[in-house]
Amino acid sequence: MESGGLLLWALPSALLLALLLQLSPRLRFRAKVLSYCALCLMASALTAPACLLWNGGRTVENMRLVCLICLCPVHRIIKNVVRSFKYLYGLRFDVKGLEHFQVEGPCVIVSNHQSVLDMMGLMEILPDRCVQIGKRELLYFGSVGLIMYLGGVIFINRKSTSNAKSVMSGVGQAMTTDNVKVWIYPEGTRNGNGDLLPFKKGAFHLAIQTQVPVIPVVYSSFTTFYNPEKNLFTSGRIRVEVLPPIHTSGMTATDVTELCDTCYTTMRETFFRLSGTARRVNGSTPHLAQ
Ligand SMILES: CCCCCCCCCCCCCCCC(=O)SCCNC(=O)CCNC(=O)[C@H](O)C(C)(C)COP(=O)(O)OP(=O)(O)OC[C@H]1O[C@@H](n2cnc3c(N)ncnc32)[C@H](O)[C@@H]1OP(=O)(O)O
Ligand SMILES: CCCCCCCC/C=C\CCCCCCCC(=O)OC[C@@H](O)COP(=O)(O)O
Repeated sequence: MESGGLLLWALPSALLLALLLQLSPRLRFRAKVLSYCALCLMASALTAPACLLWNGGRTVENMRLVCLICLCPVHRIIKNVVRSFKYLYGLRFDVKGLEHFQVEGPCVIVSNHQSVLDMMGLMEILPDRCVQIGKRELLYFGSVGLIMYLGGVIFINRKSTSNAKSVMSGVGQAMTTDNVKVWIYPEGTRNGNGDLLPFKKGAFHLAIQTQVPVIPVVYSSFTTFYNPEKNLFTSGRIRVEVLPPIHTSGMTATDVTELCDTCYTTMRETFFRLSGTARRVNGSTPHLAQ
């Protein structure tokens, strides 16, 4: 009798929800983004104990753990869990230039940052022994914050240049002593408007201070399949290019601005080429490439 009553409510509610989702693109968009967030939270909650048990705490090694489920030594838990999300959302990555990651020792990887979906693109190509710089607030995103902490993400306070600078100088020391690569989003925030924001300089200071190469990585624009303003979130193909390393040996603090500008120009041109759009003129909408 009770299960009959439940069915009486559950079935019409499910039908109503399906109808609402069908009728409202905004609701559909929100539901899909929410499902992605829920997936991240759930996957992090399930993965965190494995990271804790296996490596006993915060270490970059958590990014490349032995999989406890299938015992395959090449599997890396966090990386592979996140990489599998793309199948649920119909996303595909065409990657070029992975050989450029084969540098001896540490390096600074810089890439463009369009949305929370970037975590899938990051994990698609993440090299071994690589940590990311993230905003401090991410630490409080429940289990996602925990998994980032365990994975070795370095948290900075973007509102305090002096705090960020002192954290970054600690990172520089760890990079050389522990042979760690660092992934930085030099735009400093997400930007999905079909262009790159001007770059912040932290990544380039770090590369020059530690005399390690900068490796730019560019993801094509998401705007054709993901656009919150248009409530668009469909399947799509993302082109990714790892560009050749830019060496910094012999550079000093006076070269930071030039290095930053060189990376920005190269990455922006690559971004427009990969996205099939032309350079923006005075902020106007990009035109299709010839
Ligand atoms: C299983 C399921 C899992 C689920 C899933 C998990 C996925 C697990 C992956 C997580 C992945 C995380 C992904 C996070 C993604 C973000 O959180 S992105 C946001 C956080 N990241 C960043 O902000 C990095 C980029 N920002 C920077 O580098 C900025 O330069 C800094 C360091 C924050 C400083 O910011 P600022 O003060 O606003 O900016 P800026 O204009 O660059 O600097 C001001 C002055 O200080 C100088 N300066 C800057 N830095 C330095 C320095 N280091 N030394 C000396 N001088 C410096 C500049 O040269 C400038 O001086 P001038 O040249 O103008 O004279
Ligand atoms: C118990 C507390 C529950 C908290 C719930 C939080 C809900 C969100 C949960 C999961 C979302 C998945 C996030 C995956 C990681 C996203 C990293 C990211 O892309 O961060 C944005 C940051 O780069 C720049 O931030 P802004 O563009 O400056 O803003």
